[in-house]
Amino acid sequence: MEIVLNRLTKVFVTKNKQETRAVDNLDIVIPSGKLVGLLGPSGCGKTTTLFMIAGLHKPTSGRILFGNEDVTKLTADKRGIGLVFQNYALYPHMTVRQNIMFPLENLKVDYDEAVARVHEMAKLVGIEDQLDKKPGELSGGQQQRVAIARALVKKPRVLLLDEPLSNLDARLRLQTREEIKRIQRETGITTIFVTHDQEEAMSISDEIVVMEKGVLQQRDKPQEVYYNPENLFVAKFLGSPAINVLRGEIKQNKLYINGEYFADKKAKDGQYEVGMRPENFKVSESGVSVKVVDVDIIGRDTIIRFQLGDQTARALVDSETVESIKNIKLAIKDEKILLFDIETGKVVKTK
Ligand SMILES: Nc1ncnc2c1ncn2[C@@H]1O[C@H](COP(=O)(O)OP(=O)(O)OP(=O)(O)O)[C@@H](O)[C@H]1O
Repeated sequence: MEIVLNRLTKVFVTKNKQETRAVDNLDIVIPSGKLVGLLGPSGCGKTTTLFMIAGLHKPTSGRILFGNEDVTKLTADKRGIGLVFQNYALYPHMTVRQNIMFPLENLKVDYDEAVARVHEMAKLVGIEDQLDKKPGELSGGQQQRVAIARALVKKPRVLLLDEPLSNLDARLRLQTREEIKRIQRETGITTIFVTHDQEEAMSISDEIVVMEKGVLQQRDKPQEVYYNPENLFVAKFLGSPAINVLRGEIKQNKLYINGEYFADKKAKDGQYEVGMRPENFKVSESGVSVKVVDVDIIGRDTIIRFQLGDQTARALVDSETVESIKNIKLAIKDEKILLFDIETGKVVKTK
């Protein structure tokens, strides 16, 4: 089921009348059956957006549509959503079976049907052999699977996940995110996944929505957001190591950094913020000699930190291509160089 957010806005007013515009005029379409990552730094309004979709926060203005139905004024229990939090929120005194079954008791689902559904869900999330344990006897990853099973057992129209992996250690995080992806694919349920972790969002999402200060920055497929960011914020937020952003000048289709020629770039003459991803540099005889600050070999890859006038940048290159760190020449292709407007930070289309 498609979800439409139409000019959705939430302004919090504190007791001393201070206003926080947590979500500002958000216009987004979440396509039916897709997993969409809601991504942005802490405080950008992700959770507030999710809670408005869930019916836990009342929007200040704007509308929320589930398919053709306007749910803006519906209470949470009438929306048909499954919600999973970062802290799992399982009942510690109940068994896994009882935890998963709990939402069905409220719905007065027939007992045999409820037992069958609990088994179906436990199987789906891969914990069918853990049903008689208490949550405290499970690993964090298993507990999060129970929380997902409990959210899905009601057959919701939408699955909402709020930082579901942030309490897990690195290995479990990786494993559980693959599980979530599989479960989402198998059920085909429209899913919104909140995270501040760009790598997590990139790996799990069909589409990413990037937010900053309550405002939508970009919504697109992960690789589009990565390779074709619409502004400097998005460019800097995605990618590790981060994109290099240097002040540069284009003169007659050549890029100069600190007055020195660096690469060819077809664009209008002028000053720009120049974005170059570390992995887009190549060590090449046809490149420009750079002043190396330091070199860090991490197995197959090498990070070269180099100086361009008073600015430093990083290149991530194949270790085998670095013969001598004394004389490194780096090249970057025209289409890999991104130009941003100095005033607005918006990308300048050069094609
Ligand atoms: N109940 C509230 N009352 C007042 N201000 C709030 C309330 N909830 C959130 N805010 C403010 O709204 C803004 C957005 O908060 P929100 O929790 O949506 O951000 P977030 O992107 O989910 O952040 P995080 O990743 O840290 O959870 C923040 O400035 C926050 O301080």
